[in-house]
This record gives sequence, C-alpha cells and structure tokens, in this order.
Amino acid sequence: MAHLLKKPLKLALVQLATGADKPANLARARSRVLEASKAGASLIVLPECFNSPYGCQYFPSYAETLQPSPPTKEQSPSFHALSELAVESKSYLLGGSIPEYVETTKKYHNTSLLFSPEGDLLATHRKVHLFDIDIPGKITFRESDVLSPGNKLTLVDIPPYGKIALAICYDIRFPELATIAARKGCFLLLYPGAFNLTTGALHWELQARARAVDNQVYVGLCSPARDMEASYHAWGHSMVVDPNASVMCEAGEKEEIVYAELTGEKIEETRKGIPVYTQRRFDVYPDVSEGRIKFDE
Ligand SMILES: NC(=O)CC(=O)C(=O)O
Repeated sequence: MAHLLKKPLKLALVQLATGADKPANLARARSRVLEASKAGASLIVLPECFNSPYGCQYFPSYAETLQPSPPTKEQSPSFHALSELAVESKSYLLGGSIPEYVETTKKYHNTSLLFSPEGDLLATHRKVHLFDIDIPGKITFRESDVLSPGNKLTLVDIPPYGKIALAICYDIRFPELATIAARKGCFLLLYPGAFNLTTGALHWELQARARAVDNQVYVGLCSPARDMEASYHAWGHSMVVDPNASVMCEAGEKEEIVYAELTGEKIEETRKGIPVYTQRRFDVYPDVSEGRIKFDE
C-alpha cells in the first residue's frame, strides 16, 4: 500500500515572539525560519497572526490585501516577505495567519498562506470558525465583531510528500473538518493557533491529541510566544502529535522552534495496530466526507 506520506519530512514549528511592530515581526520571522531551514526542516510553520498582535482592535490596521494575486508590496508586505523567505529557506512555508482585507467585499478575514520552495502561493485558508466565546470572569472574545469567516476546507499537495490540511486555531474544535481531511488522504493537519491561558490550559493538548487519535494522522499546532505585556496572552506550547496521539515535541512559553520527523511508516503502523481506519461502519452512520463539502484542493 502506498504511504500517505511518501518521503520522511522534518517539520518545524516556529513559536515566534510577535509585537506591535510589523516590519520587526517579519524580520524576526525571517531569522527564525532560516534557522529552522538550516536545521533541515522542509516544512516550516509560523503562528496565527505572526505579523501582528492578536486581537479585534488590531485586525483592521494590520490587514493586508491579497487580491489580485500576486498583490503589490504595498498591498501585502507579508505576502512578499513569505514568498522570498520560502525561496531563501528552500522550504514549504506556512505563514500561520495574517489579517486580510478584501476590497470587493469590504470584509476582514484571518488568513494563512502556504508557499512552495519556489516562492509560489499554493493555498490560502481563511479561518472558518470564528473565535466567539464568553467564559464569565475569564475570557470574552468575539472575532466576528470584526472578521468574516472563510467558507472552504483547504487541502494542499506538497510534493514529494503528500497532502496536508490547513486550518486555524478555533477550527481545531470542529472535528468534522479534521475527519474529512484525513479521509481525503492528508497525512498532517496544521493549526497555527493562539489559545490563551484559560482555554490553553483546558484544551490545547487535548484537542491536538484528539484530532490525531480520531484520524490516525500527524497534527501540528503553532502558537505565538507568550507575552504578558500584550493585551492577549497566548498559551504557547506549540506541539506536534503523532498518529498514535503521543506528543513528539512541545515548546515552552517563550520563543522557540520545535522539530519533528514525520514518516509514512508511523501512520501505517498505527492504522495496522488499531485498525479503526478500516473498521468504520458507514452502513450504520454516514461517511461525513461524502457530504456536500466546499474544498480548495
Ligand atoms: N484563539 C482561537 O481562535 C481559539 C482559542 O483560543 C480556543 O479555541 O480556545
């Protein structure tokens, strides 16, 4: 049987310390991505809102325009920084997310961008599930006050490795998206994400391990570093989880790069040992991946 992951892949998650200065964020991202590439990573991930602070009050002033593609440097300095950096680092590079403004619709989105080692934009994913929560005395957050949701799943082929799925932070809480991506052949689910001190302690690792064990695939979560001077306190703890739901690597709270070696054999071995993958009873319940789904493959 052909492996879902056709060649071993070194994945790097850059838990970047971000601040209010966008050019400084981009410069910092550059030096950390080059460090990861020197360490042998061929897929490098930056966190959610890696070019800006995270918060509704920041989205409009940091937003960049991506259309028409490619945008000019004035429209999207982050697009060009990522594209050039992918070439320089000779890696697949996921710009975790940036605030995006769409002139035609006058809407803002939380959008991640994946570039090939040749610097081409392979995919964009707009956060599908917006982070609207209210835990009294702890945290209230309403992304939908400013942002609009994306309306598609994003599965991308990254030759010679195979297919990966892109989603952002709160998207991880919706297991249907992960299940569909896995059933469509993805070997890795990537979630740049900024959980916080309340929800991070509760659910960050649990969600990562749950999506992995449900689907017997690799899962990567990449957070900004924690900054207690910022208005939003990111959880940190970027991690890669293997298809058996074991944590392969985990960052602390500060800026750090964590690495994991992914192999197709590990997926096959996990699925052979506990063969839920082939034991599903779609005669009893429907296969969610067969429904009406909006894709960007
Ligand atoms: N920030 C998010 O989008 C999600 C989050 O913090 C959570 O789900 O918890």
